[in-house]
Amino acid sequence: MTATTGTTTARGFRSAELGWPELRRIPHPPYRLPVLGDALGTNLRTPVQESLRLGRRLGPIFRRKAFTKEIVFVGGAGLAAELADESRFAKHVGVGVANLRPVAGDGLFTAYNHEPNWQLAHDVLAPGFSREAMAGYHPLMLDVAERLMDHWDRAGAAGETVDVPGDMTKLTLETIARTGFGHDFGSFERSRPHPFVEAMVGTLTYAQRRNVVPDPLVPLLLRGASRHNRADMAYLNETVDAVVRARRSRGGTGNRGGTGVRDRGAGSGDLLDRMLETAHPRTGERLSAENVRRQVITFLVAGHETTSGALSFALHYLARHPDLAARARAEVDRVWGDTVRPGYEQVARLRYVRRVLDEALRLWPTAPAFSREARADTVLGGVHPMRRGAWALVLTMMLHRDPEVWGADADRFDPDRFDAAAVRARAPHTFKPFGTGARACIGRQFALHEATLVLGLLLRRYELSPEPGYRLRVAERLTLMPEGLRLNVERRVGVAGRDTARLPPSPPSPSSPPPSSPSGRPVTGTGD
Ligand code: HEM
Repeated sequence: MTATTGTTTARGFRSAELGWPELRRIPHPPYRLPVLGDALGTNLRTPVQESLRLGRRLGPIFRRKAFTKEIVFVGGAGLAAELADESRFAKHVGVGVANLRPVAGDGLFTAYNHEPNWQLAHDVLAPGFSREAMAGYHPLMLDVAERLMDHWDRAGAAGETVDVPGDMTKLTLETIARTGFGHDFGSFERSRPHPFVEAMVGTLTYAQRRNVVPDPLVPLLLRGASRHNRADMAYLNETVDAVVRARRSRGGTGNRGGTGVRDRGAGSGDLLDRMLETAHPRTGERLSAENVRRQVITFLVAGHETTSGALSFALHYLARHPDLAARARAEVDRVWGDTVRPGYEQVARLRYVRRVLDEALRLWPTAPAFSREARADTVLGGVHPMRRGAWALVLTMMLHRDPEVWGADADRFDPDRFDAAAVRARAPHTFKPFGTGARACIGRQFALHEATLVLGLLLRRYELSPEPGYRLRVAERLTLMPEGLRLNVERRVGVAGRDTARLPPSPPSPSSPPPSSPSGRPVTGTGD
């Protein structure tokens, strides 16, 4: 089955007046100006948070216009549930996502519904997220988490605070790179983010800015940014090509080119192997070299940025609420006991820790919106006619704070909203951090397993406390990320876990042989 079930969905940005014949019924902010629309006073840096504030005044459906582009936003639970109906609506590759096409092309995340490579890649890669595959990634996830803890142990011992988003990004990048591609970016051996991360953040930020700047104004308003963006994209491509080359060379060793990728042989069933070697089970078709490049970029980016944010928000709330942290920690101690390296099965048993994560993703869904388009002419909410191809942006953050679903205290952090009875009592389609339908997140289980495991390990090992005076600020670059979040981490005494006092004081030198993964696959590369 394809994501479009027979209808051809349209491509590119289409402004709302083309698809919504009764657009005037949908409220917009006051003081709209000719040419500028609602752009005056718009903060380019925090469009999502600004839209949430607006939505609270304007209602469950509203529109905003910047220059020529008008977008319909949906934040009310009733309308969002309708948009989740796959028989009437499909993913729309629109704002934000469409701006990533120059770098991710027809990779899974950015593919249009009608592009054949979506189904091909989905079918080839989905088994890479099966329960069995996840159990295989688990020991690698533990290895990376241990590197993070070595780093935090040293910071804690030196009385230094830790950079939470920075460290979570190192952790999640290393995790997807190792589990998916047998690659080591050496993030924990660096004081600055890996250049891959800087190039990725540059590309995401640029894509967000392009949402509001119309094409003719790009040379004027984004000249320097566009140049920078081209360099960022070239760097992402180079890095990925080196990772792929290393794998293809099967057995070759030594550094190759500027990205310093070392290869010690082919993998054994990770995502890259699937991309390079697995044929579609029915048609026998394989991914082209160009498409593999797109998929590797897609997975390296989609596979770490959002999970890093989710972990960071969860840690922020745990540090803010010592009572909730104590409850979560008690669960970890009870479920894991003295097991130094918890097994795969022991992660899903951390029910309360998982609720903490869900609640963090409710308040700050790190992929904060997704678009849906009509498969055929329809009427949304019985009131708003839509032509086939018309689309709306579901503002997940507003949906997740709809007081009709979450109550008058919807802005309050309360993990018990996710206890089993509360979840059962709620209407469907009210919690959508991973999107919806055929194009929902393929990495959901991967992210949840990784994040629950890491939160469990960190809770067990450290007391977390906030820096005095810190107030949560949230940066936006298509994704959401806490800004400037640093925590004090203090080792708990007498608990299970590796004793890092026995670890070597510094990371292995680049000349030492790359460590082997438990599946026997050597890990390649550490350089830029
Ligand atoms: C907390 C972490 C994550 C969040 C919040 C998240 C969120 C999302 C959302 C909302 C979508 C749908 C976007 C849309 O409809 O336009 C999506 C799609 C996707 N995600 Fe994730 N994601 C996370 C982690 C991951 C991980 C770990 C991977 C890979 C290992 C991944 C890979 C993808 C891919 C490839 C797609 C496109 C799927 C398709 O269209 O077939 N994500 N994600």
